[in-house]
Amino acid sequence: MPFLTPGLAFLGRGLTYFTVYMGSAYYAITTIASGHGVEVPAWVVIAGAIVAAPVFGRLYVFIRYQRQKRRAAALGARVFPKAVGAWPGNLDILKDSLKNLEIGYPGDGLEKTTDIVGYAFNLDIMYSDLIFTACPEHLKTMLATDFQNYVKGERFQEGMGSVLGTGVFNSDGDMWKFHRSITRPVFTRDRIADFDLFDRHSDQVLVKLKERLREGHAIDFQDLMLRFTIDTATEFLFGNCVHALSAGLPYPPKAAYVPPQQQDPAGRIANEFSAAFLRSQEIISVRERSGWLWPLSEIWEDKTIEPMKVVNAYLEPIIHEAVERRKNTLPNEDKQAEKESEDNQTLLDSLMDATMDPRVLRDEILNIMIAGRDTTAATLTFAVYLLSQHPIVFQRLRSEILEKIGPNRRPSFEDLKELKYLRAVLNETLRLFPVVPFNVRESINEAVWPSPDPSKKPLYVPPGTKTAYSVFVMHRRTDLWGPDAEEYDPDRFLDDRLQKYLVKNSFIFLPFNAGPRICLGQQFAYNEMSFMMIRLLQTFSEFTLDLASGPDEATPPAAWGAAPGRKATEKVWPKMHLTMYANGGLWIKMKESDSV
Ligand code: HEM
Repeated sequence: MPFLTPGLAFLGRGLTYFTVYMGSAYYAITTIASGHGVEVPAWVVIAGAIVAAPVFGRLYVFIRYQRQKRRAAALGARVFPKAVGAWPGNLDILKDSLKNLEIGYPGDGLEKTTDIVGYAFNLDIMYSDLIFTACPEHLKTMLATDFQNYVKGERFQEGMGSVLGTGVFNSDGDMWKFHRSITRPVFTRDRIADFDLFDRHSDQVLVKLKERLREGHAIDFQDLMLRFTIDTATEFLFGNCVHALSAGLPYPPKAAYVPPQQQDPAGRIANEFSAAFLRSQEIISVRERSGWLWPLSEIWEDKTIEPMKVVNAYLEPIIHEAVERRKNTLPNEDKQAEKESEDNQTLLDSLMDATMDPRVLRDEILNIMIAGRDTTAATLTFAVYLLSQHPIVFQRLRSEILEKIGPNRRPSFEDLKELKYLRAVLNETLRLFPVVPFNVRESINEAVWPSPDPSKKPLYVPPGTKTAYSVFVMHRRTDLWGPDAEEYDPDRFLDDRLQKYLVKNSFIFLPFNAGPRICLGQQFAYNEMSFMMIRLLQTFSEFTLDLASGPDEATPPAAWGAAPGRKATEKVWPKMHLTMYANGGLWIKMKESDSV
């Protein structure tokens, strides 16, 4: 029923259940009463049934819990400890979680429960099981060893569907296999090691950067990286660059003088797309956080419709051009042969070999845009932020680059293997700021997970249960990474801490996920990020954060200063929707190196 808003559809379903319940209650009560020769007025029956509804609800929850305890015991396990909120249905936990999405630091609120029961528990929101874990042994089970038993699930797909459609991030079973089989061949070693692509776009980045910095302004590095990654990703995957880098870069919102910008229409559309894409991802991530009640916040409208109009208008020409290209190649045999050449096949070409359904094409493009644009851009943003705060690391990394590659030479694929410290810097960034910080699966069948506390019984996962996990929380656990887990120190990926922690248990570090659903773009992303970092550090000898240039929301809330741990000292605001990003951007100045 596409004309129904999510809220009205939800209420419609609720009304149907309620009508069936009332009808059954009415029938049961009047039958029993007349069996005893008693006549009960209709209004009494109806009032009684309404009053009894919450009682039946609680009874159902109680019986379900007892059944889970029995099954757990039969399997030699125990049920998950529950988060205990102050309000019925743990509504206060839900409220805090939504508030934290707006003004909190990632993971805020969870510590109230982790401090008491550890890193695996049942959040039990609105009497619905929601298991949360930040334990490597559970992630290993879900993502790898018992992969078949954990899907994204229908509830997840319903909330995400109006944005992600049935693309690779939002599908299970055959549809997921289809997307994965089409996407994987694009990432051959030869293709991801072709650095011409990175070279052309990073040159453009450096030109833009220098131009703006020479005007004396700070730049929003995150915005620049989003343009860089979308241009490279669209060219690599669709054979059609969207030229986001050609559009004018934003000036600092508080700049005293801003020259009149001659923004071309393509640039304006690219900027509108960025804003709408961000908004649509925010909406679906609020849905995911809100649990099964989310449709109630969208009674009168599907909030994704407006931003998705802008997003779809942006994607339309990419699809159109690809379809036209295909039409022009099909009848001609020579061109057909060319199309079939493996090297020239883009992701869109391969996809169109399998289907010309515009909806499937759109979904794939949109999902891959999130995968290929936001992730790498955010990691580069956090990498540069951290380097700006750690000049010793910056200088050491720069020395490695200048020593192994020199001040101007274009790096090759082979060079990257020599740059061990660069890889450690990227990994340390991905550890502290994994761009997919929270994720979720749903169990198909019941399962038993190892207990994080070996002195206790294993944990029972009921069938059809949402199982959320956070690599963000796991990556900062002191018991897994050592007492300095919250500190930025790339050496932990090189010195004896590597053996002590990571080699012993590789599942403690999962920025790219694991198992059959592991990120397909991992190697492409490392190459792209390494290339960009090398070019940046060849060109610039200093990074300085310039908070005063950014909008107010780029600075973390003052209240964070009183918090324990990293949160208190953070200079940027890591915020999340589906992926993590620097709220308000990363406003920074860079000093050009004398040797350039
Ligand atoms: C730093 C960069 C990146 C990080 C940290 C990252 C991380 C991830 C993670 C955590 C997932 C799993 C999502 C889930 O299961 O819900 C994923 C999936 C995926 N990533 Fe990446 N990614 C990065 C870059 C890229 C790039 C550049 C591309 C492509 C150009 C890409 C393509 C994909 C695809 C296609 C999937 C879906 C895999 C599936 O469900 O089978 N990623 N990525």
